[in-house]
Amino acid sequence: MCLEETVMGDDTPYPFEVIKESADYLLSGTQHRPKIGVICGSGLGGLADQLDERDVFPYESIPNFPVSTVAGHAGRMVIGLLSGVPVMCMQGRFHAYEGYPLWKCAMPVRVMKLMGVSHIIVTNAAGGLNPEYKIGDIMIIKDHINMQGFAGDSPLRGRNDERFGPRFPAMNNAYDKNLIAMAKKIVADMNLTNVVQEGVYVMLGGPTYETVAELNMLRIIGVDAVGMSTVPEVVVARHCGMKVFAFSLITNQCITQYDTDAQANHEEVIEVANIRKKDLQNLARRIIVNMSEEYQES
Ligand SMILES: O=P(O)(O)O[C@@H]1C[C@H](O)[C@@H](CO)O1
Ligand code: HPA
Repeated sequence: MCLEETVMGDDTPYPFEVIKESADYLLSGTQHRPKIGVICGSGLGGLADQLDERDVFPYESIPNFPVSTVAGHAGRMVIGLLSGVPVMCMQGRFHAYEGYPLWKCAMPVRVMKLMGVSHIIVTNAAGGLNPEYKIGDIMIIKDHINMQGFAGDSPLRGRNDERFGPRFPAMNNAYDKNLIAMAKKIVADMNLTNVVQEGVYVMLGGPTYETVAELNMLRIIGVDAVGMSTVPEVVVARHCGMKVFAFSLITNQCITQYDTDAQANHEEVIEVANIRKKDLQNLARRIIVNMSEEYQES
């Protein structure tokens, strides 16, 4: 194996210099200097279309970037202004089931970091496992269960580069308490309290949806919503010191009984995301404006 394959192979996260090349490319292509990054989940990329004065970078044009392969993930980085606040939005993300190692799924977070991003909003579509959740609810993520971590995989696996963060990052308080409190005030102000929940997210590898037995097990260990993303991005964001706010759109009810012919499916996920997108975009916009006030004060 040649040196390049050793350095750039799927076993090893990209070195600092490779991430910097992607960051420098984006910085040279835009006047904006965002401190807030957004990762848009399945069907939730419409927020990026709302940015003013936007610069759009298809993933295949960005050096060292993976490409999106899933319906509902456009596959472009959009940088611009939202209510006057500079933001960079990933309109589409990378999932482990597409064949990417966890570090590659989360690699854009490091690119954001080297571009100056200090706050990140991570969104996803998820199945509601908490029996009180309804389709269309928004779950503010207060914690996660890192299933891949249990099995010895992590986006931080491999040699640690201290320029990104420490070897052993803490993961309690991964989801910033002040940002959650701020979001709850906005939710109340928008009269959305009855559709907003706060709970625990689990990432599974997918692409299969879960069996009844798996879902019943996950409920017992404290899971409220089930998805196939987000955790690697949050782990990498916390490793490099970003403040994280995350939410799930509950697009389907997890099926925890055997006596039904209903089945989870991606079409329903996209459809529900489509129906709820206006509220989600308004919520994200207001959170972003408040976040920008926070980083200006700090
Ligand atoms: O990118 P997210 O986590 O929003 O996408 C969810 C998980 C799977 O990719 C897909 C399943 O329908 O939606
Ligand atoms: N399970 C896993 N991932 C999902 C689901 C689900 O029910 N809904 C949307 N993404």
